[in-house]
Amino acid sequence: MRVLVTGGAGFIGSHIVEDLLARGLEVAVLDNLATGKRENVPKGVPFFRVDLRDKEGVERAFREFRPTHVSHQAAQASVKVSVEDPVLDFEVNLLGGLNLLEACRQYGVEKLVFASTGGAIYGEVPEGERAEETWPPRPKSPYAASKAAFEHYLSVYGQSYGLKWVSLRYGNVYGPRQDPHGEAGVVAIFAERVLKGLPVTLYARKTPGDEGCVRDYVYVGDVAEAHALALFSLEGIYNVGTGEGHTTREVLMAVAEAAGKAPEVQPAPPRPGDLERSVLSPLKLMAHGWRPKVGFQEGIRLTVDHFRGAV
Ligand SMILES: O=c1ccn([C@@H]2O[C@H](COP(=O)(O)OP(=O)(O)O[C@H]3O[C@H](CO)[C@H](O)[C@H](O)[C@H]3O)[C@@H](O)[C@H]2O)c(=O)[nH]1
Repeated sequence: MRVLVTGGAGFIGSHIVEDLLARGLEVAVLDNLATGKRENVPKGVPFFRVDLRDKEGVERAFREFRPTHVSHQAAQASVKVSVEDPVLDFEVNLLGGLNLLEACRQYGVEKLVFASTGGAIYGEVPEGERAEETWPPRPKSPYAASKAAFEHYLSVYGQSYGLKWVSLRYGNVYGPRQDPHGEAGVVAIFAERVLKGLPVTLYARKTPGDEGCVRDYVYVGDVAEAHALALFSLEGIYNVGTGEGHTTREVLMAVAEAAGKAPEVQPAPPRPGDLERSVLSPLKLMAHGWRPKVGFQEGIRLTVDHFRGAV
């Protein structure tokens, strides 16, 4: 198996690269380094500094590496940026994604695993419920729309050209190497700021001072394991979450405990565009043997330890 990982220099992609190397697979990385970092790519791994919008560059990577499998983690990954610039989001996530699918077709790639969004694709998840894969997509942002549309393209490429595919709908992925600047990631933001003794902003769910929104926080190492399972033996759409919801205040308390520091909190009104509650049902993936191994407190401790080394 020869796996080309797009976005392999980024947060989730670099954990996937490590996981695949540990399994003895041949891996190459395609990344434009817009948010990824060259030092995230292990030495000896072929690296193509290519933007997905560059069709020629994508083709060159396929011609040189000849992947049998593709892990597609590269994206315009910010909901906020997609709302401000829907065309940019479309160009990277859909036109760029199609360049990749065309290269898969041209070079006879067997299977593609896609990083989709469980956090954004279902819209609001009512209290007491967990979003299931059978729920219809209800995109509320250009980002969610582009991810949902790409899933349709995958289905078409499967039917028309025989490409096998898996779409993993990630919850809120967190862990070491998440960038606290630029892209979102409240765990990384809080970890860095609390360790530095800086105040943190807690956006309200409804009114300033409340506990904040609810998310399904899933540890990046568990995501890499779900990804490997998908690559080897799944087909179709799977949520990757824990099934547990945590409020932003719970995140802050866990970060503060791991850091051993009392945070200074600045309560703020709801952040425009934020869903109040998003929790995923992981049962479909669990039926194939996957389990989230790293619990919330432990995962936050591992993340804070990483940032302690970095700040
Ligand atoms: O300084 C901050 C930053 C965030 N939050 C809150 O923390 C929660 C989580 O926010 P994130 O920005 O970490 O995550 P989102 O759920 O907004 O977005 C995540 O999920 C999205 C949908 O899947 C996208 O994938 C996105 O890239 C990913 O970070 C939200 O209620 C947000 O308002 C704060 O209170 N303070």
